[in-house]
Amino acid sequence: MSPVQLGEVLPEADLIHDRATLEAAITDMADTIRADYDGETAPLFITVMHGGMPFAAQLAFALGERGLDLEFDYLHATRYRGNTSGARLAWLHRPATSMRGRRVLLADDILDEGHTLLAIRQWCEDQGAADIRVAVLAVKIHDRRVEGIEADYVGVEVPDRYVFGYGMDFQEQGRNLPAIYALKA
Ligand SMILES: O=P(O)(O)OC[C@H]1O[C@H](OP(=O)(O)OP(=O)(O)O)[C@H](O)[C@@H]1O
Ligand SMILES: Nc1nc2[nH]cnc2c(=O)[nH]1
Repeated sequence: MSPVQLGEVLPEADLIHDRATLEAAITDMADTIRADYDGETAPLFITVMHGGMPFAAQLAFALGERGLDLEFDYLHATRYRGNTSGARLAWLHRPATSMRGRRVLLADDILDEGHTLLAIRQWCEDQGAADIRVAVLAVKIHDRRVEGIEADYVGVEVPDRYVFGYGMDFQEQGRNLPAIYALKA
């Protein structure tokens, strides 16, 4: 069966946060992070692929602009794999840089039920990271979050619906839309 095309769902979708709102939220977040990391050596900045890429890039520039250097690496752990509901977490890539004794800043697009970031955070702890913080562009508002994970830095809140755009996919489409949309309820 051929996948549903983005062009079929986008006209019916609701715009949740436009580009200007998201850019402003990332700028505000950078101010907070910069203050928290004052005087530190460069934290290890881990982009959670794929969805975290646009947000992480923008946050990294905003932090650079504020004088905070970052060492880059990335990981890819996915449990949605193009679907609209989560399954078992699959690790597709782990960072090559040693985390032992490092301050680690994770950048991801969304904290939803939290399974993904909980497992990632746990793995970073197991690698010996000295401090782990989580920055997400969006947090989904519901009461299904697993225990033991929260974001230290949040850009915006999104409703309890499947969202896409700004890194987040609709069936692997729409990640480069510069706004967040929710599928028609
Ligand atoms: O809080 P959770 O319910 O665990 O969901 C959040 C995760 O889901 C998305 O990743 P996805 O599995 O879609 O991988 P992708 O980034 O490659 O699309 C998103 O990037 C988060 O990492
Ligand atoms: N694209 C997308 N990925 C997710 N991962 C967890 N929740 C979501 C969501 O609402 N949209």
